[in-house]
Amino acid sequence: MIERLAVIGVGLIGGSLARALRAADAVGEVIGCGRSLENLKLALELGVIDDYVLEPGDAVADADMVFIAVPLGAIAGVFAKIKGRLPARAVVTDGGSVKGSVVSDARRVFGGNVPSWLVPGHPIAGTERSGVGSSFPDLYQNRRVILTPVPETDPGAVARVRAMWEQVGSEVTEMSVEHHDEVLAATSHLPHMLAFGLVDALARMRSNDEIFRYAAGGFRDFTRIASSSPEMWRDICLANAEALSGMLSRFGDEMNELSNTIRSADADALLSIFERARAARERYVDGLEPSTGAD
Ligand SMILES: NC(=O)C1=CN([C@@H]2O[C@H](COP(=O)(O)OP(=O)(O)OC[C@H]3O[C@@H](n4cnc5c(N)ncnc54)[C@H](O)[C@@H]3O)[C@@H](O)[C@H]2O)C=CC1
Ligand SMILES: O=C(O)C(=O)Cc1ccc(O)cc1
Repeated sequence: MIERLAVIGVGLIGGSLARALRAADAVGEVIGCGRSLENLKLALELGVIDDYVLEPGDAVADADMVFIAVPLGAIAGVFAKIKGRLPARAVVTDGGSVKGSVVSDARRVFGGNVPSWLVPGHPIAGTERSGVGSSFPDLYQNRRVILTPVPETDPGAVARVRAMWEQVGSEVTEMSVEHHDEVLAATSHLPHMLAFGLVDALARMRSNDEIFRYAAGGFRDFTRIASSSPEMWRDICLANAEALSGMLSRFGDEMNELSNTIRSADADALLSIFERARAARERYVDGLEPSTGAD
């Protein structure tokens, strides 16, 4: 049982965790903190939080669990503001989509070592929507959460964060920071780049949106994630630049190869690419338990 949870960034991810812990009766009091007063008032009205403060240092002052769910570019600033304000019993975790940047921000702000009470984490669950109004209590049910403890991390802190996610129905796995960022570059960050890139390229090919009038369901399915928050995705790209640019260049090679295969009318080669891809997707869909939700 968490007595007092501080959520820094009460949006889709932070708001959904607060709602889920409340629904599971696993939290006493929830204090919200953010940069938008309007959003915090909405969170209070919706019953997602019990109270709010505007300063992260004040939010964590009496908390036993702190969840940071702000865009990655804002994490270092939050660390700086909570520095020296945490009670001894508090554990801090985050929901950022890239873990290397969170760990290096922590090393920078806290003077070399990652504090033992910080457990870097990432729920592999979300939607293309933002803000507390889009949060919902079931978001983490049957979804994976990855924790990436570093050598300095206190195993007791990891256990408390693991227990929190399990209480909201998630399956928790642990991996290294580097492995997390490589894997997520491939399975999440690259697909988002393809969706943003496709919609942007098509939009720029025509001065009006005439081209979208003739798009079928596949286009809508494929591009849903291009409605995601531009600010959040800017920060993810900057934070995972190396792994993501590597993935994009490998994908570019694949597209060039496909283009050559089409140009040379190699029917057998096309069939074998599509058969291989369809079989891989079927294996993925069959194994979706727990999943990221999107099928
Ligand atoms: N949206 C998604 O599907 C997923 C997002 N994430 C990660 O979770 C984090 C939060 O994302 P969302 O909840 O989707 O975003 P969101 O936009 O819904 O919520 C972010 C909240 O942080 C607040 N905020 C921004 N800068 C701040 C600052 N400097 N200090 C305090 N509060 C600040 C905003 O006012 C907003 O309420 C990001 O790091 C993202 O990478 C992780 C998994 C899925
Ligand atoms: O909307 C979707 O399908 C997503 O993939 C959401 C998402 C976005 C960012 C993450 O780090 C994890 C999940």
